[in-house]
Amino acid sequence: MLEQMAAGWRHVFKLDPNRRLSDLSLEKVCQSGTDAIIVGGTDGITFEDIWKLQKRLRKYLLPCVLEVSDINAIVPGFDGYLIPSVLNTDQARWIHGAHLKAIQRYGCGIPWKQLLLLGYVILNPESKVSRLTEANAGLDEEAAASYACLVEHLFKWPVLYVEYSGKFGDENMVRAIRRQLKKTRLFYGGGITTRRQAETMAKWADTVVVGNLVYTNVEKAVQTVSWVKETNLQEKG
Ligand SMILES: CC(C)=CCC/C(C)=C/CC/C(C)=C/CC/C(C)=C/CC/C(C)=C/CC/C(C)=C/CC/C(C)=C/COP(=O)(O)OP(=O)(O)O
Ligand SMILES: O=P(O)(O)OC[C@@H](O)CO
Ligand SMILES: [Mg+2]
Repeated sequence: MLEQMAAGWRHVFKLDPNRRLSDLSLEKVCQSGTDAIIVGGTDGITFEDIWKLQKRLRKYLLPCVLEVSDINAIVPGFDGYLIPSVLNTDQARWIHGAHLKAIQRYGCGIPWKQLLLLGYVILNPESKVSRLTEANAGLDEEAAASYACLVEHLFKWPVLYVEYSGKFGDENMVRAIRRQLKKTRLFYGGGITTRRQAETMAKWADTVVVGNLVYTNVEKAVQTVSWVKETNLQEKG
């Protein structure tokens, strides 16, 4: 089951099929000691690009999952599929609408045990994902904590993903969210480029996601693995 697999992830890299990465950089990323590779992005995502990246990733033993952002770009053969649902938007399409369409299209062909639902709280209003989903990204700590409470106690979803895509986040916000969570796993992603940033978010997030740094400075990206893994996670609840 993907949920059990993800329970062991402390650090993951998110690779964007719409961006170029040399074979050498890919090798460094896959041999870095990270726990898994997420393939995903928001724009220019095509079936063909995902398929090509999947083929290149196959020679490594690392778990590889696809984060689905487009119904026309779901490539078979991944170890699992992450299904985002954006909580802080009023657009039903990004909460459950696209999901219903996918269910209508794939029906009983969906390998349910290989799916993991991610409840997204998007907090960088400048990010592409925020613009795409028309997220209400200007939350204060109290509002952010309410989303966490909703996910933990009412929805009982497996994962809450705090998404600052492209920008390093506010530690106080992440801590406020974390305080509400006991069973729900917390993913943090956004703007990690330094040791201090990696350690800060690794204190509060069960899983730390590193994306852009792979493309701007792969040597540093590889270092984030030990920066995260050597940091003690604060107790939950
Ligand atoms: C045979 C076979 C494999 C069958 C398929 C079975 C299967 C896996 C079915 C899926 C069923 C299902 C329920 C699918 C959901 C479909 C769907 C399109 C849902 C909508 C998802 C969603 C809310 C998308 C909005 C955007 C979003 C939140 C994307 C997540 C990734 C993200 C935040 C990327 C940001 O990346 P970043 O790199 O920072 O940004 P840029 O790319 O812009 O730089
Ligand atoms: O690309 P960065 O800013 O590292 O963010 C990682 C991930 O949360 C993007 O979905
Ligand atoms: Mg990207």
